[in-house]
Amino acid sequence: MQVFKFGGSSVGTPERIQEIASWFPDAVGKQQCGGVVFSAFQGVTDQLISMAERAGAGDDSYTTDLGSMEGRHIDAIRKMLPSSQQSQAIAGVKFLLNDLEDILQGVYLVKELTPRSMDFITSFGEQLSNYIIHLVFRHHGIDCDYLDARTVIVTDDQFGNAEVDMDATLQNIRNHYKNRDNRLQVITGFIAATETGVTTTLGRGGSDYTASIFAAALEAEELQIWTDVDGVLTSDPRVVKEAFTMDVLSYEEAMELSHFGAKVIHPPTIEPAMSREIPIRIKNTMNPSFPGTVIGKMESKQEHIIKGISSIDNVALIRVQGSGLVGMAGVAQRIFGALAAGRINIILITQASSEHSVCLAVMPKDAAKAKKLLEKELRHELSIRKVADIIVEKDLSIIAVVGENMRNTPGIAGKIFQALGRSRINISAIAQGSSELNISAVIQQRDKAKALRVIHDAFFYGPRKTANIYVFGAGLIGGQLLNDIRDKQDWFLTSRHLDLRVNGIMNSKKLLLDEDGIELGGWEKKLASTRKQADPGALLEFVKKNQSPNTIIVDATADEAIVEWYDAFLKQGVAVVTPNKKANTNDWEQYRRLSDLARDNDTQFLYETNVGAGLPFVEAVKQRVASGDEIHRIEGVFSGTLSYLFNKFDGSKPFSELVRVARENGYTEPDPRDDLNGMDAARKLLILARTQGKALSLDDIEVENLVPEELRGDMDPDTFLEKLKVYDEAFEQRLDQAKKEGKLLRYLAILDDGTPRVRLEAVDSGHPVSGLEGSENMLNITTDAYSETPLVIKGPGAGPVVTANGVLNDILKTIK
Ligand SMILES: NC(=O)C1=CN([C@@H]2O[C@H](COP(=O)(O)OP(=O)(O)OC[C@H]3O[C@@H](n4cnc5c(N)ncnc54)[C@H](O)[C@@H]3O)[C@@H](O)[C@H]2O)C=CC1
Ligand SMILES: N[C@@H](CC=O)C(=O)O
Ligand code: NA
Repeated sequence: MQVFKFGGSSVGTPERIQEIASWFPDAVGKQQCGGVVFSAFQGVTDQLISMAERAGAGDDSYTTDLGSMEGRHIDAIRKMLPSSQQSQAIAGVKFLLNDLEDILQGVYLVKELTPRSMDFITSFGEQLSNYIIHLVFRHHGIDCDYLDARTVIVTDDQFGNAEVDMDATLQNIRNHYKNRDNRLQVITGFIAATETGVTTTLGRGGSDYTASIFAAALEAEELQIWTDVDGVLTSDPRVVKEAFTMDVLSYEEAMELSHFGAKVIHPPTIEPAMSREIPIRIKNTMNPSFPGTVIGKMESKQEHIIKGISSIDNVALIRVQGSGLVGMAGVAQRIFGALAAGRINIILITQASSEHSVCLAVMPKDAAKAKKLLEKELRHELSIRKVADIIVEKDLSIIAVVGENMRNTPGIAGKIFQALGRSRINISAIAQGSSELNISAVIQQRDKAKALRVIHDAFFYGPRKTANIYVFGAGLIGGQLLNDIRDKQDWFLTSRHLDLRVNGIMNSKKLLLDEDGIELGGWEKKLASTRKQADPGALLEFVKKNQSPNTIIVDATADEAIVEWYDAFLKQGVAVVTPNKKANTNDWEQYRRLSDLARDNDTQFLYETNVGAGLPFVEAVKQRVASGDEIHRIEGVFSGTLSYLFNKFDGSKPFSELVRVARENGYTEPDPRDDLNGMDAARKLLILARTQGKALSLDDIEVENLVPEELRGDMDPDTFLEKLKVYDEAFEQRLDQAKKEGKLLRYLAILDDGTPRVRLEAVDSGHPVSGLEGSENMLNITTDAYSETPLVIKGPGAGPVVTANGVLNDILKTIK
């Protein structure tokens, strides 16, 4: 035998009710259903309460609602029953509504709403809904009776929250079923009556209680509570996207989760079923085939150690502290006594074993009162400073991790606090019930969503990885990288289970280090205000002391001096990721050594952004080599700056002006002459040649230098740009010449059988590089496999966004 209960949301519209009637027999299946309890139609109970209150206040607007209530129920009948059955059903509804009208009018006339009248008035919601639904069920061929629960559930006369006389009630229900051959009863939830037949109601969660009482009386095999969610979720799905339905929970776990905000069940209402060990299944009316969550007696072996993470918001913490508390017997009793006398509910209590402070969590509305009460109670101790302070902290949340298996599993608390600590969430207080069913932590409310996510993640998804990153050079690329990490840290943590931390930032002046990871919001200010001077050696020592399996240094400078430190880091097993081309363009031995050191120390040296910024140029060459595909020719545009300059240079703007814009856009090297002199493109061609295994050096490359001879000496970039204006005309002449030939100017890099070369060429409009736009780079590789047409990669090849993204990709590749 089973008992079902459908809440108001399940019977919100006639369409829903008809759906339930159509699949109800399937949901019951082979078992028998003894009773199905319905709440009032959605919103009706609230409307009845409001009507009652208005009538009691002498406001006759309740009559309008009476009309609309009649309309809604009659409309439901018209939609769900055939015309032949409608008039009888409507008559039944009108009969009930007449009674309702009478009582409301009585209340209106005497202008007094007693709790007793309120119960009577609200009882009509369930009477109406169940009367109609039982007719609909019959119309769908389901054999059933309408059962007004007031004829069987006996209570005292505490109106609004009556207490059930369980023995009498269970006996009444059993007698009732005996007389009806255990036929299905459609039962009014929420309502009951006193011994003398006066209507009462069962308070919050009343319909669940009705269903639980029936399940107990019938010794049901299962009680099914149908609602609008798939069951009990592991956390609030609006906050934790990965939250999922827990298939089994113990009664205690369900109650604990309910207490902490997951409104699963209202604890007192499940008592009748729980004390008889009747499993309670939570099911979704909108998704009837989903198995839902079963709440029952705990099986010894469970898949999950914890069952859910819930929270209570808007909590205040009251801290009573002072040396006088130590060893002072009876002080706890006085604290709790004072708060109890003030009817203040305490949500959580902790006391450190030093006995130096007692901590209490209360709702914020109670905080001021609680503080006053405690100040009064402890005024003597306060006056002689035995109690130093009573402090109230607000805007807190309590996170509760619930699961019976925690009791037998060591390390759970550690895991929770590690998850919070790694996310830099500060804990104000901790409590664990002695049942070890629940571990609670009080945190800042603003950290709540993050806390729920990281704890959920720690328990329901395997162990996460941590990357510890150190960035040299916080300029355009380094700065963008730091901002990207800052913005994506949360996403990586929750979606990729990767804790990306930056533990060090060094620019040319300062060094900022933090073994727990720098909070990246406002990193610029922190770097500027740190007292440590820039010092790669100090950074290396720090890394050695704090090294983790995934430690990575990023060199986002263009400095030779940093390159000298790569060896030491690689020998330490630290990965090196760099957009800086210097290391790869010194002598061949150095290039080889870096790759060898990485290999020998089980780490990586990655430099994808050296060529084509984030575009996978280096990767493409590595792949050709790895697969034994011989490369015959590499041709392309490898300078974002030069690409931009010649794509835009059509005579409408002076050449020097375009150089200024390229620099503003972040395409150029720190000194734009490193682009214009062709050295940047030459370095890139060299790096691709070396990646291919060719032991070339920069001297082997023929380079066309576009920097006028007179401007090649020592000068800062601004001066250079100013002086370059003088040469605008010369550049225009070159452009005009190309135009005359119907050609376009492009700065090409070529590696073939001839001399490797980078130079400005006038190409036909059909040339592959002719269609480049903006800062786009292009790589064409002709190989054995790609012989007829080359392998082509093209896209933006300079600028902070794509470069920092490429650096981040390299960082991710190093993570083990
Ligand atoms: N801008 C771009 O589109 C691309 C740049 N790159 C490379 O990225 C690197 C950085 O370029 P940007 O960020 O554009 O230059 P940038 O000039 O904006 O930044 C470099 C930063 O490094 C700092 N620095 C210099 N020497 C240092 C030292 N010894 N220790 C610590 N910091 C030091 C400077 O103070 C500056 O803030 C360069 O090697 C460049 O070739 C690579 C691909 C694309
Ligand atoms: N200055 C370089 C930036 C990328 O390496 C370029 O212009 O391509
Ligand atoms: Na690249």
